[in-house]
Amino acid sequence: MAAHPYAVILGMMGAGKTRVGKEVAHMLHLPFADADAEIEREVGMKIPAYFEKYGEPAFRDVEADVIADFLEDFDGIFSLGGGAPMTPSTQRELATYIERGGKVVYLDADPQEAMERANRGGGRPMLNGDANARWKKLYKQRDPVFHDVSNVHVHTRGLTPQGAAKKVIDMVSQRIVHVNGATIEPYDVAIGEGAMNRLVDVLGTKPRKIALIHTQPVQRHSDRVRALLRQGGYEVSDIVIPDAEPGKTITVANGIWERLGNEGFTRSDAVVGVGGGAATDLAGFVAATWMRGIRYVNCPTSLLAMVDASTGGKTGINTPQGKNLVGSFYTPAGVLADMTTLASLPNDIFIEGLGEVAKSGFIRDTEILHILEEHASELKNFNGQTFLGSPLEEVVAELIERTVKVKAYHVSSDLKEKGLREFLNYGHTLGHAIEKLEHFRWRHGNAVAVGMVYAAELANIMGLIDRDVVDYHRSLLSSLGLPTSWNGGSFEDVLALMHRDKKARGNELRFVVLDSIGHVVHLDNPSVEDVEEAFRRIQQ
Ligand SMILES: NC(=O)c1ccc[n+]([C@@H]2O[C@H](COP(=O)([O-])OP(=O)(O)OC[C@H]3O[C@@H](n4cnc5c(N)ncnc54)[C@H](O)[C@@H]3O)[C@@H](O)[C@H]2O)c1
Ligand SMILES: O=C(O)C(=O)C[C@@H](O)[C@H](O)[C@H](O)COP(=O)(O)O
Repeated sequence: MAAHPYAVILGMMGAGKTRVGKEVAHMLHLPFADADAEIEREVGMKIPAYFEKYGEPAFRDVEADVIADFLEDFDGIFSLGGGAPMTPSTQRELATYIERGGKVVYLDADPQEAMERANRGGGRPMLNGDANARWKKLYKQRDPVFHDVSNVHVHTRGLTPQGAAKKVIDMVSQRIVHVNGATIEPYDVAIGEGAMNRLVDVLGTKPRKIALIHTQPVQRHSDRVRALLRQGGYEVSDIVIPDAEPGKTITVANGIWERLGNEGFTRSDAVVGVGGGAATDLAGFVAATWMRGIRYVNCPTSLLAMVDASTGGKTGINTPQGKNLVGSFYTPAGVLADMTTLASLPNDIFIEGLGEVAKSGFIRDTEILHILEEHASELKNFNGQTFLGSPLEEVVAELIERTVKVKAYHVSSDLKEKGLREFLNYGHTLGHAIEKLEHFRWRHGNAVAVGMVYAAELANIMGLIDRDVVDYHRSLLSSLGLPTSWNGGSFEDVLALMHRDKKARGNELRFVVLDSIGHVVHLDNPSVEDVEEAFRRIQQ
């Protein structure tokens, strides 16, 4: 169940908390409450008069009580007075509300505009005397606290109240998956419309230069990212790489290293990758290797990159010998899965992404499989042009969140793939071989789909799962428009490539197989006869 209130808004005097808060409430058909108005109702007098008569400490006590009551009972948009978050008991109440899933929005307006608005309004006891000097002093004290007590940060510079309200709504409705673990710096994956608006906050103030790495088909999305970066005051180097797998090569990486060197990129600078999984793999690889590692943020624009490639820190390039053979485990500072980018995604590339979504269902979260079954036909007919705002968008957001959680679960305790993380490779042993033998004309997610059917056949041969589970793989994947068979190469070629899989040890093959739906195990060194029999079963 979602936490209530729906959202709490805080910010400086004049930031527009009441104006924007009312607009948000109006757009969402929710009630709006303003803490100051509620206090005036409670004490039966105007705030300046109460201040005058009883002083600030008494006012803060009443304010904290009113806020605590509203955080308990109110189910709408609740805006706080500018100084309210400075009270320790209110800070604790807000922290508890966030723990319950609540959204505390710091409405961060342009200081000059907010100051002028605050002065125009009058009737503000905290601005008595030299109002501008008082406002600036309070800003210095309050801004760091506002950052600490909020979990959604919305810059409103240059926006109308309606524009700011839309931005608040987008950011509050985004889903956040926290990725953490003993060996990684924690980071968040933000999923939803407008997630890219978080970019400047995630990059922080240290970088001066940003290498914006993207492919040509996502130019319109990288244009938006470039605008956000420039507004944030960064110097942007726009780097266009070849599309898809041709971008994941040492030649491309070397070209970027040369540019970073020539353009004076230092350790405190950063990389932003925008595009499908190939672009984010390459961008991460450049970030991991430049000066032995600089900060990077991924902005995935394909379903597959959102659910899998952009998260988890596997970065890399292909070599003539195989897929992802060179790379490193290097975690991003954040992942911004902005669902508005899916509006331009072609149907076949969306469907391919469902391959990795289904994988996460098969290996762990079986609810994913139920959602896929229930919405198979709408998913198969995905159309970017009608997607945003449609009921399917919520379904896809749910699938992305669940799949990212499966990934986060495996990555958190085994970043460097010593064991548990290998389960994310379900379907990949054959899948990567198919991609290579097809000269990367087969899409990754399609190859993984066939690879999962292959792994299911192998598990069936080994007596681990019944035939109906194998059949379920075929029926679910084909209902989504994914391939379930392949006949493009010889067993000898496939076997040679599977021996180069990163899970292989010495001359022994290692597969990931199911022993029931939602539960995976390792299968070490099966006989060549069994491996071949499973291969025969996936050929048409
Ligand atoms: N690092 C990991 O953990 C991991 C996980 C899974 C896959 N991968 C890698 O990811 C790659 C596959 O990713 P992919 O399926 O995104 O393929 P891709 O990167 O090749 O992108 C597919 C195509 O879609 C285009 N595209 C992407 N977003 C678009 C958008 N919003 N609008 C229009 N066109 C868009 C791309 O430019 C490209 O032409 C493979 O290289 C795979 O090995 C990595
Ligand atoms: O994150 C992982 O670990 C995975 O295995 C996820 C896979 O879906 C992904 O395709 C990954 O790129 C495969 O990595 P590789 O190590 O087998 O090249």
